[in-house]
Amino acid sequence: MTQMTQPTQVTSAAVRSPAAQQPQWPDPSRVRAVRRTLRALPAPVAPEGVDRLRERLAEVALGRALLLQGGDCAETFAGNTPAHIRANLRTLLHTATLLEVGSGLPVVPVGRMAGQYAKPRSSPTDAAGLPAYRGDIVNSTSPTAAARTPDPDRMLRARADAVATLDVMAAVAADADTELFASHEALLLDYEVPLVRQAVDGTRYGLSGHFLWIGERTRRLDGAHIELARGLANPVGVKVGPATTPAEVLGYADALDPHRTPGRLTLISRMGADRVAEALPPLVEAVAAAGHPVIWLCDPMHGNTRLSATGYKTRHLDTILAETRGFLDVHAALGSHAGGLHLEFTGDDVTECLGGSQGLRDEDLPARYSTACDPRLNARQSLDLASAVAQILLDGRRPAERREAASAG
Ligand SMILES: O=C[C@H](O)[C@H](O)COP(=O)(O)O
Ligand SMILES: C=C(OP(=O)(O)O)C(=O)O
Ligand SMILES: [Mn+2]
Repeated sequence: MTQMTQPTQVTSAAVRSPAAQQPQWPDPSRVRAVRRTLRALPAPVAPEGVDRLRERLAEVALGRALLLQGGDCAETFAGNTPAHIRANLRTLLHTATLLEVGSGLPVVPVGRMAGQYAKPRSSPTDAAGLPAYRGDIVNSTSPTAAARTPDPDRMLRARADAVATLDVMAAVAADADTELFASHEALLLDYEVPLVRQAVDGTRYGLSGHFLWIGERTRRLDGAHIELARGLANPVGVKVGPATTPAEVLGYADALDPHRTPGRLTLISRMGADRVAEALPPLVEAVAAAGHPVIWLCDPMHGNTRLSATGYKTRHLDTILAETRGFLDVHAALGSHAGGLHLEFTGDDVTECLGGSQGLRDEDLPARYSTACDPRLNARQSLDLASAVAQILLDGRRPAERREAASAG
C-alpha cells in the first residue's frame, strides 16, 4: 500500500487561480465544514489503482492499446441503483469488446462514473430564469428556486455514492475478469481539492477518481482547473473544442506533461462532425512536433448536440459516427495513433439520441428521455456505433491482419 498523509497546502495555487463554473454557495461556513469532513474521510479511490491506470494508458499512448471512456453525461443520486450501474458497465464492456475485435488491440475500459456529478453550463440560468442545474453534487433538477440553491452537503452524498458505485464496479470487474477504472470531469473544486492526498514520498493524487479531465469551459491555461491537474500524479485529460489553438495545446502539454510521460496526458477532441477535418490536424501536428506522447481521444458527442423540433437536446447517431470517422481519417493521414473514444451512453433503453438500428426519430424522444443533462446513446445505439467503428478499424488494418482477425472471430 502507498502510505498516505492528509492533504496539506498542495492545491493552494489552484485555489488562488481564477475558477470558472463554480457554484455560489449561500453559506460559506457550511462549505468549509464539508471540505473539512471530505478531507477527514477516506478518498474514493486508492493510489495503486491510479498508478495501474497510468501504466495501462502508457500502452495507449505508445499505440499498443485503445482507451474507451463512457457513461452518463451526469450521474444522479437517484440513478445510482445497482441495475443502472451494471447496465452502463455492460455497455462499456460490450463496446470495448467490439473495439478490440476491430482493432486487434486491448481496450482499457474507463467509466464516466463514481464522481461524474458536476456539470458546467452554457448559461447560469435555465429557460424559466431559475439558477441552472449544475449536477447532483451542487443542486437538484427540480424546477424550484429552493431546489436549485447550491447545497454543499450534496458533496458528502456524492462521495458516498462514488464509494458505493466503486463497490459495484469491483464486483462487475471481478466477474468479467478485468479491471474497471473511474473517471469524471474535475470541475467542482470544493470537492476535488479536499480529495487530493499526498503520499509520503510527496506524490500528490486526486483520489476522487482514477482519471480526471478538464472540460472545454474550464480549460483556461492560467485557470484553477489546469493548476489543480498540474500538481497531480493521475492520468489527466483536457477537452479541446474547435476554437483551440496549437499554442494552447502546447501550453497544456508543457503544463501537464513536462516530462513527456506516455499515458499522463489525454487530449479529448470534441470538434463537431463538420469541423474535425480542418480543426484537428494542426493540433495533432503541433504536439507531435514538440515530442509529447499524448493520447488523442475522440469525443464525438459534445460538438454535435442540437435541439429537436420538439425542444429536446439531442444528437444523431449518423453525426456521431461521422465525427468518429473524421477523427480516424485525420490520424490515418498524419500517421498518428487514434487512441480511442469518449462517449455518453447508458445501458438503459432511453430515447435521447436519434437514429441507429431502432431508427429513433424526433417524435420518439419524449417516450423515455430521462437524462439529467446531455442525451446519451442507449444500449442498442452504443452497439450500433461500436460495430460501425469496429468495421472501420478492421478495414483499416493490413490484409494479412484482417484475415487473421476473421479466422479468430
Ligand atoms: O455535458 C454537458 C453539457 O454539454 C454542458 O453541461 C452544457 O450544457 P448546456 O448547454 O445545456 O448548459
Ligand atoms: C461537459 C462535457 O463536455 P465538454 O467539456 O467537452 O463540453 C461533458 O463531457 O459532459
Ligand atoms: Mn455531456
